[in-house]
Amino acid sequence: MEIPFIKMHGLGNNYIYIDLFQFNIEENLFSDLAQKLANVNTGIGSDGMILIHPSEKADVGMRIFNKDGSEGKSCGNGLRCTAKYAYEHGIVSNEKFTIETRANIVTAEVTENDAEQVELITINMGQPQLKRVNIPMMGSDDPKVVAEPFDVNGEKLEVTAVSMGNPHAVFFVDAIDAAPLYELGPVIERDSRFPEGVNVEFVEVVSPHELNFRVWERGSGVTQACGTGACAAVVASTLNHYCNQNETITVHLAGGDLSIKWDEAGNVWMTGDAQVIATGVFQYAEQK
Ligand SMILES: N[C@@H](CCC[C@H](N)C(=O)O)C(=O)O
Repeated sequence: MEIPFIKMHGLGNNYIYIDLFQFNIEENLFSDLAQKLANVNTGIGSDGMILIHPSEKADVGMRIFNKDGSEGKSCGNGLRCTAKYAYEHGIVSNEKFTIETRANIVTAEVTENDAEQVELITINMGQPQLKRVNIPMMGSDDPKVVAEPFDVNGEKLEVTAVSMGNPHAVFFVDAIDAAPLYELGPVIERDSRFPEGVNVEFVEVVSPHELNFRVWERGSGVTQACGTGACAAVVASTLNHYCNQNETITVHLAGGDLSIKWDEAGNVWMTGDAQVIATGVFQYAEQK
């Protein structure tokens, strides 16, 4: 099967996008296709696959599949790329529109440069879920998980857990370059206290308005950036009194910066860019 694709990235977090307004693929192939596209040796190479599809509930729909073929319910960098694509390809005509994910419906707003290309995208990601049961995370009676002792591999850490539609475990460190990303990321991702797995973030607080951030993503490993993770980091930093609600925080990710605000109404706003890398046709050998 020949599948038209576009590869895009948000701060280096790169996915192969397929426009299901133009091309139909059977649902039972999604997981296999994502793994084959993402393979850097025999496919194109990416952090996963994103499907842009018609939606009955919003102006456009988005589904995200990680490198290992598992489905995530949301993707912040993917939402900005989807918004850019939807606007530049005439799927939507207003600068403000809605996108359905498996977790919720978010609002996107694009701003254009002089060449009429989308330069920045702001997404209202909605409200974080803080109850243990909604993350989901097993454990004590305390419904919220804020600086909770978390022993792993003989290390005594403290975790703050946040769902931005997908689960995040945030750990504060003194120096981001010394964060045990490769050592503990894969272990915590599959820790049995997180029954659906978890995205693992290490955060260094630089100031009340600046965070350094690194991520080990569920299903994809280390990536250059994670939009939902950056939102979770700001929420976790606020819950731990390192930052203040309703203020804009700059999050420095490996691939660049995002501006994040958790507003008084409880919504998390994310602003950043999105870039096209390549377009082409993938020769897909279906799994028999
Ligand atoms: N890179 C993403 C998140 C992708 C999904 C995640 N790995 C999961 O399984 O929840 C982002 O930018 O938010």
